[in-house]
Amino acid sequence: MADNRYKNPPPGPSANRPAEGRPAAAPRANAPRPAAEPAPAAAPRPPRPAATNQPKAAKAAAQAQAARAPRGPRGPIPGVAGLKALVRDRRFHLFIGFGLLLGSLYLTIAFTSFLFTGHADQSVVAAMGTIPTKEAGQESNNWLGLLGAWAAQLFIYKLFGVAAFALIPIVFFLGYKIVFRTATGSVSYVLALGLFTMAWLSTLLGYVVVALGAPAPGADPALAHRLDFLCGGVGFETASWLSSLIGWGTVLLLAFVLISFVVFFFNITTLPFNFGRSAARAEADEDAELTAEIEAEEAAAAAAQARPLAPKPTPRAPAPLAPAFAAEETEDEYAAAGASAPVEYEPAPQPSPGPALSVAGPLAVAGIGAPAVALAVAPAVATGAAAAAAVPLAVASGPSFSVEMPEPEPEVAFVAPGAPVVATVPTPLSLADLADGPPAPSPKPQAPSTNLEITVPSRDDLDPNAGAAIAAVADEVEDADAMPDVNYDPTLDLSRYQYPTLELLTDYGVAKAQVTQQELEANKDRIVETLGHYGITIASIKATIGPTVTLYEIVPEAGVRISKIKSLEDDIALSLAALGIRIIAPIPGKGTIGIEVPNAKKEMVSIRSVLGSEKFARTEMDLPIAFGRTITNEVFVADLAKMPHLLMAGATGQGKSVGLNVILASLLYKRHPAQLKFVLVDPKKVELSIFNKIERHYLAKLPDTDEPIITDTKKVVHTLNSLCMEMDRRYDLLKEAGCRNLKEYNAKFVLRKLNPKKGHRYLPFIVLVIDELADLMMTAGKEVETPIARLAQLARAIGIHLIVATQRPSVNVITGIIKANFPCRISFKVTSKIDSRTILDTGGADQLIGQGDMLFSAGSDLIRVQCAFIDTPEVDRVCDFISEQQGYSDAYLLPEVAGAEGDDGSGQDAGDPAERDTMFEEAARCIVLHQQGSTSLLQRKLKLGYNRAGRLIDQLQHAGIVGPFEGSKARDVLIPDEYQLEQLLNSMPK
Ligand SMILES: Nc1ncnc2c1ncn2[C@@H]1O[C@H](COP(=O)(O)OP(=O)(O)OP(=O)(O)O)[C@@H](O)[C@H]1O
Repeated sequence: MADNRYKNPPPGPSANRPAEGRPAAAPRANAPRPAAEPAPAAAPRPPRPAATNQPKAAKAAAQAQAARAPRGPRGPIPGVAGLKALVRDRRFHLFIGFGLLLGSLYLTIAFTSFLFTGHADQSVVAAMGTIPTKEAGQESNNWLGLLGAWAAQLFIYKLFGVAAFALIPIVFFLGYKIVFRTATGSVSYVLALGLFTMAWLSTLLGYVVVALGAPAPGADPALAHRLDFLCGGVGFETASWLSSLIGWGTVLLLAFVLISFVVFFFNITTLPFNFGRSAARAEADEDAELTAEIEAEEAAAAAAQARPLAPKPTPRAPAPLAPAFAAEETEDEYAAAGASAPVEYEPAPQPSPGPALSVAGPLAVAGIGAPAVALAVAPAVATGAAAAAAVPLAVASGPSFSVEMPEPEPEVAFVAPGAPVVATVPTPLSLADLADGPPAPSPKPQAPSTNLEITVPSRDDLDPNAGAAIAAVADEVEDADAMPDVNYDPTLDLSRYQYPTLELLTDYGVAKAQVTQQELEANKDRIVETLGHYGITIASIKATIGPTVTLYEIVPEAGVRISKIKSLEDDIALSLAALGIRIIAPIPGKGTIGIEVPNAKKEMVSIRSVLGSEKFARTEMDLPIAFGRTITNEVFVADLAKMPHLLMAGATGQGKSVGLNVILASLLYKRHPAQLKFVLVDPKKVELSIFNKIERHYLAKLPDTDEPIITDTKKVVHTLNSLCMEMDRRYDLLKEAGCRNLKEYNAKFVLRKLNPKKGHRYLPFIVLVIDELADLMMTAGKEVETPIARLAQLARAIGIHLIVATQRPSVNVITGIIKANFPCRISFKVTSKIDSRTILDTGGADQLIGQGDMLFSAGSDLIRVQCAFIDTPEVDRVCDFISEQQGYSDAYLLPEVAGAEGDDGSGQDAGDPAERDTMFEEAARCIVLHQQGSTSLLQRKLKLGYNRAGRLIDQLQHAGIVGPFEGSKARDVLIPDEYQLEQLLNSMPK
């Protein structure tokens, strides 16, 4: 019977097979990990000295010194210590490593030989121990003698069958890794793959053998018997058991096990095929997947909150637009037209997120190749606080070392003596990896972990007794809230986000010069003639053709007064029979006089041509806006972050709304949703509603509001106040981080030098767009003017930028205080010179010809630009493209302001006892105790979210515990001590 093949061996050469199924105790294979002996279970952390004001490094040095003091001269350490020294000895590693390499060769030969000689050697192996070894050896047929026969029989015949060949690469890999200290390949991965292969394959083959010998028609027990070496004892017994249990279901089970292993081991989440999935079904599946992903991300975020030292996933480069030049012909045509060549966008490749890292904490590596010491810090306690006990676990001797680690995987730091910790490298770290020496440094060296810097004074500290130094490192780690040095990537939440492509924009063909030679000549003659009438003679004249106007640059003869030419503006316009003549006398920096004459046939500047320009694609600006083309046909790009706010005016129908869409589109093409948020205010209700779709990607709104685009005046007031709060909080954060502006702050946050536990977060730019200020000023007056002015004054450094448009640039709309804070202004055509002066402080905007013809003023410069044209369907397509991708679960939420939910705007809620936060009293005590009225203090101390802490501060203000908002300063605390606070709290209505 096949079932009891191993219990009752058939007579014949194989009759000497051991009577029982398996040998009692198979000798253990060579231990591949020399350092994997049981770790000292709970090596106590050396007592820490009482906290002092000493700097950390000095503390570390002192502790190290203290640790060194009692030690005597170095000498052989008896017993366990001696054994440990041996285990850490590189020579011992080489000994083991080469042993394993040769062992793998030995097994290869022995196993191969077994395929030919195994049957004959069975009796010899069985007789081992009963007959003299020499005699048995002479009998053995294996190419590697009696030992070869025994090893092959053990692994192939008794254990795994031919699947035992999978053992060879494992042994080889371990040997290779130990000898060459290679960082490639994880031991646990190779072990898992090898062991699975052996178990699974032997079971499968076992099933084949069982099936061949089964009592069924056509079954051949003799054949089964001849093939039984294929599956080995393990495979045979397992398959026999399964076969009796589930019959041929064994095959299905094995297939299922294989699929499961492949899915988990190779982390497969998508299938290469998609059989007949309907589009609706596919969409539903994707939705489900996205939901699951979002949930997983949220869970991960929650976990990260609970355990701040946990490493972040692999860094990913930010995904800027990668330009790829369009076909050469197009480039040439552009060159001919004097324009910049267009570039095609390819969304930058979005690497798929790597497998989750398994290391339990920060790992710092230094001194690779130099004498190094391994410092192990036990895992952070469950609360997530880094109250880790430092465990002196290892000593380095020479450039190599091994360490013994307690389970679970500890947080590890490697430092070189005399050198600071230079980097942290999160690596899936296993005991076996550590046994192979320090992990290789990260291929991309990350920013030095300055918070972790510590100097180990000398080699003496490389002793197990150097616990003090290790404790100091642990302190550093804890105090600095050191994090793994993978940079934070704000875009990781939407890592698959694709930037909109140029294909979404209409291609109006390549720009062509519309002005004919005759037109140029005729205009030139008329200019010369007109000036001649007034006795002005010209030395030379030159024309530059722009998209809307042509600039004639005149060099007058010596002695002609410039003011005279300027005063002839209207006369020249009359003689040229053209509207929109503008005289620039002189052209700044050129010493010539410019006369801009509108072209008879105007050229439309498509948004596609400007966003596709090389200048825009390559710009390094923070918030680049490609407005259009200048008079010299150059693409005009300006940085909103530098402006830092923009005032736009223009009579109705002159191109303001198109201009706003161009601004928004430019930013959408350049910034990731994680980096930029818009607050859109649209009193006209229809102009910006098209951007509703990108709510979950790019819009910011007040909590508990449905519509992200604000159309209601009261909501506008709340939103502006909320932005002021956001500004206040950002200033608090910047102050705490010691940064002067948003860029520095975010850079620090990305380098993980700021602790999210202390309220720090990545701060996206916020761009507030108000489409019609006149309307708001009429209905809300000061209520909007004050916060706009405050934001304009202060928000520059913290990344809040304002774009305010109005069609009535009168002084009661653009008041002095607003104007003073908007140095950057744009004017489309306005109806009067006065309006032009109001907006630009000079005339000229009244001379524009409309349809996107605009003047851009930044301080003293005035640049004439033909604004690019973007049509509503184009904006629609761009928004659709964005909204169809995975977004955040909600819009970016601005801080809640008192009275924002109720529409009265009176702020009554803050004082309503029923509405008072349950943590009100606790927050009040915290503020009074620390005498610091800041939101971030509450966030940190009470572990509150951003919005809740803000709400609490408002309630505290209402209760008279803290003073009013004071810009970048923390609020005053009005209650001097806890006693008075308790009295106040008792007297408050409950
Ligand atoms: N840059 C441009 N290039 C070509 N045509 C333009 C451009 N900008 C605007 N136009 C034309 O002018 C028309 C009006 O533009 P737009 O709607 O932007 O004006 P507006 O100033 O916002 O007017 P309103 O204040 O009444 O909303 C557009 O429909 C378009 O035909």
